[in-house]
Amino acid sequence: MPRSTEIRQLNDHVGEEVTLTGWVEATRAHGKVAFAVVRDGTGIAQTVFFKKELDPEVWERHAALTQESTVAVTGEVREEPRAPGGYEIAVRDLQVIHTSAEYPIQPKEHGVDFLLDHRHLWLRSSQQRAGLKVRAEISQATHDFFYDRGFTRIDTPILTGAIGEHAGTLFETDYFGDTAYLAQTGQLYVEAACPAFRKVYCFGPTFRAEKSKTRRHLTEFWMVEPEVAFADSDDNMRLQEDFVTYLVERALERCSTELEILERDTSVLERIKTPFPRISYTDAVARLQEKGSDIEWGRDLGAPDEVSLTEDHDLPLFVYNYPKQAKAFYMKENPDDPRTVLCDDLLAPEGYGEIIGGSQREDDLDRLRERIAEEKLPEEAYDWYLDLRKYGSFPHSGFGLGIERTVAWITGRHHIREFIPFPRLMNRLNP
Ligand SMILES: NC(=O)C[C@H]([NH3+])C(=O)NS(=O)(=O)OC[C@H]1O[C@@H](n2cnc3c(N)ncnc32)[C@H](O)[C@@H]1O
Ligand SMILES: [Mg+2]
Repeated sequence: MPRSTEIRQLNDHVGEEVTLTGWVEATRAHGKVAFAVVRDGTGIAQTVFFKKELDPEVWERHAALTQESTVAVTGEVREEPRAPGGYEIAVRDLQVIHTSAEYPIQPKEHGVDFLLDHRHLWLRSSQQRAGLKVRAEISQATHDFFYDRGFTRIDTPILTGAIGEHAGTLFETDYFGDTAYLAQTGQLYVEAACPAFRKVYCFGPTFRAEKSKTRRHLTEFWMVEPEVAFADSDDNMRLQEDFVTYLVERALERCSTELEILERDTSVLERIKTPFPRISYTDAVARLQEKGSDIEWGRDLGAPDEVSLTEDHDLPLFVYNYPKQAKAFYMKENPDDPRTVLCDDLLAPEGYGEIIGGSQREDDLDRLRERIAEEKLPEEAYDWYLDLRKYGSFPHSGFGLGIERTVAWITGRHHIREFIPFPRLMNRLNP
């Protein structure tokens, strides 16, 4: 293969002859001048062909180019303010590596099911590339945030025998004649890591067999789950707002090009500063009722409730201390109101709703055992988890941030399926 220069580095090679290798996005010709837009995975570049300067066969090769053909284009880098990135290549040679078959995704409107059926190709389009670059940056920022603050990364199991969240949304699989579940959360395992490392986090795929077709639900999504020993619910909310603010700042700092391609109004993001407003669940219900909702105390908040609560806010909103019956077994009872638990959801503004669920954990052995029994969970599957309350129990809290929901909010896009490379939905398992 010829040594090629990456498009992202063209500004270092003005006046030099370089070779680009990549895919043809579009071609056009006007008389004796022709163009090809080439994508190499690090950017796009305009290449220009001057008929009078080229071997006739090079000119002919250009004329035969099809969308997504792979090429090696050699020529001089010239500054051209009208070209993408401000540079173009004045072509001397064009080698065709592969002539693409007729490409199904044409520069026109396609339905979302067609695009999802062709997700393995749709990835190549500029807005999908931009969205996944933001996801990649947010993922890297996540590791940087926790590493810089002394957290230890713990890789928690995907195959498990313990029900982490809701018994009704498990994916089961046969495990040598036994039953295993795809992890709904890494939480129980990062709790076990706290006495070893004090503050830890896991970051990986989690699975929910939720029969939800909303724009906020995937059956496989990536979640970041920090856990901190000797931190209470208030500490937990402070860590959440520091983390979310860090992610937003990182996107603004390093993804400006991508946010522009996604047509994001970044002024909204520039206003995201701590502290975030907080409202108790009880006060939230009262506010919703004032707004005309028929919600009754005790019911979990649905998406419309979350939208209604956040429509008056530019900042993410904490709703804290939900009713015990609306939340998971592991959450610590609120000593000031035993009907509620010490937890929070963080609701993103602009109608995006819940991006984080977090709580302080029940650290009393007998109380946790009672909650497992009340939820009719198989106690034997939690023997090891109960051990954490037998051998040096400790107050601790943590949370789960959904990456796809967070990136959808940061980019201002509608559906979270665009922010995972190959989305898994209720009715989609391929490609
Ligand atoms: N370590 C913890 O305390 C986390 C805790 N065990 C947990 O899983 N909480 S959560 O169910 O609210 O999910 C947390 C977040 O995970 C995201 N989430 C949760 N479910 C989904 C689905 N189905 N699709 C996409 N994203 C989802 C969403 O942002 C939620 O706020
Ligand atoms: Mg939740």
